[in-house]
Amino acid sequence: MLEVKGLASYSPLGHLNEFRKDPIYFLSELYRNHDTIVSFRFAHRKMNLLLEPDLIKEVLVTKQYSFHKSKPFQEMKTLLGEGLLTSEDEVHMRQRRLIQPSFTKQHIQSYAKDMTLLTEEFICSWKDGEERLISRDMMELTLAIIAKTMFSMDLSQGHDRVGKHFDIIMEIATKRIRSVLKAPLKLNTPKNKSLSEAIKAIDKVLYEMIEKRNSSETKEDLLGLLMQARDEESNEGMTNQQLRDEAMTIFLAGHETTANALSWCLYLLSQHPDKAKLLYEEVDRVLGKKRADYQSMKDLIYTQQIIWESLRLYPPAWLISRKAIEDVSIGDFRIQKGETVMMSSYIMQRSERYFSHAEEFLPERFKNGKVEGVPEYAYFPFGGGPRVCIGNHFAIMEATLVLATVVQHYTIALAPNHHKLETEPLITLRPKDGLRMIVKKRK
Ligand code: HEM
Repeated sequence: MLEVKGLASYSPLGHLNEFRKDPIYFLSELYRNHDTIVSFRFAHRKMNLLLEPDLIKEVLVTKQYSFHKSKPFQEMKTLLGEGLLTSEDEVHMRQRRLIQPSFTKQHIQSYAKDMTLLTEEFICSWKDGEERLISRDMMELTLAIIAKTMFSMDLSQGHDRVGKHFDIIMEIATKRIRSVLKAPLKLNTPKNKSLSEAIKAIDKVLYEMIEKRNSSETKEDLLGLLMQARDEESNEGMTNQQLRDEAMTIFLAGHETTANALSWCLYLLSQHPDKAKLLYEEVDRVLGKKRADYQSMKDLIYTQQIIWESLRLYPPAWLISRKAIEDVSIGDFRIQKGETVMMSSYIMQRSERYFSHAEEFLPERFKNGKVEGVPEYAYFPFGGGPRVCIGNHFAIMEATLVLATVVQHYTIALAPNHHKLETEPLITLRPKDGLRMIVKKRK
């Protein structure tokens, strides 16, 4: 068994400051200069960056029982409680079994209509020729879609009640995850106060939704399914707290990622008019004036290739990490209990080792979500194994229908004098300082 080769550092914080300054640059440089695996330190914590698809597969699939989610997810528990994203072992398995039926390919077909209708409703308020903060628009739209499809909630008027609080939470949570010294949440600092107020505001909406449902007829959405679920042994249902944790998780995991994916898609299209032309041709041919629905998905092939390729260049969940809960070997290497392993889809998916013309936007390279000849786990925008994104089919369908509906009605171009668009790798990969675009009605 081999020791993982480590980077030297004489700072008590190890490489934390370098990582914090520019995480993508830091990890890319490691990838450029090492094969297989390399380690570094965040203060006393040993981090191992996996640089080969086979090793990633071992952590996510074959040896997944030797790992738990790592520190950032523990931090997220303050917000998400014991929801699907943060729970472990039996609790996770039980919740996953319960929630899975709402996300099967068959089940999500029924959401297509609402996805398109909500998009049409949303974009019909856009004025011809105006500049829009598209990154914000996509957040609002995907939040409304999650609310309607999963919880039968109409957020079209009340986005402010929820959306702005999610923004505050994501901003403060990211800062907490990145910092070494942070004030305990119990301390009454201004940041802690804002965080707890934002959580309280969302909790109010979620508990109201649960209470209302307790006293009304059952609905066939995710909330209905969770409320009907009974524990196999005790036959007990989920408590309001458990329902709230799952709802909070789905709200957060299900809107921010897809919104970022759509923003990056629109940005890439604005930079590649030749690809945009092919997209417009496909949408006009397949949809004409008709509304996009589940049936149109099978013909919106180029639209989907654009989404898969955008997810390759700008994967919203750009970094996944795990903590070893026992000593374990990964490939020929020893990982000790307590160490962290990191896997970056952003780094792997831009590698010339696996993708030819890796930095270029070439949607044509994808067929059914795969690129021929590329090893499994060189492309993994949705993770993998038992903790693979539960919303992956939902997200692809949503992104396809939203993108097709937007370009059916508007042309979209980057706003003049736009700042040089850079990535902001927080918990998700956002366009730094937002994405502004000019929207023009198509005649
Ligand atoms: C383009 C959009 C999306 C991307 C790129 C994405 C990516 C991911 C990734 C990489 C993971 C695995 C994280 C890990 O292993 O640590 C994950 C997990 C998860 N995602 Fe997504 N996601 C997207 C959309 C969605 C949607 C639409 C939903 C719900 C409606 C959703 C719900 C979840 C949940 C609940 C988990 C945790 C699953 C578990 O641990 O069992 N995601 N997502």
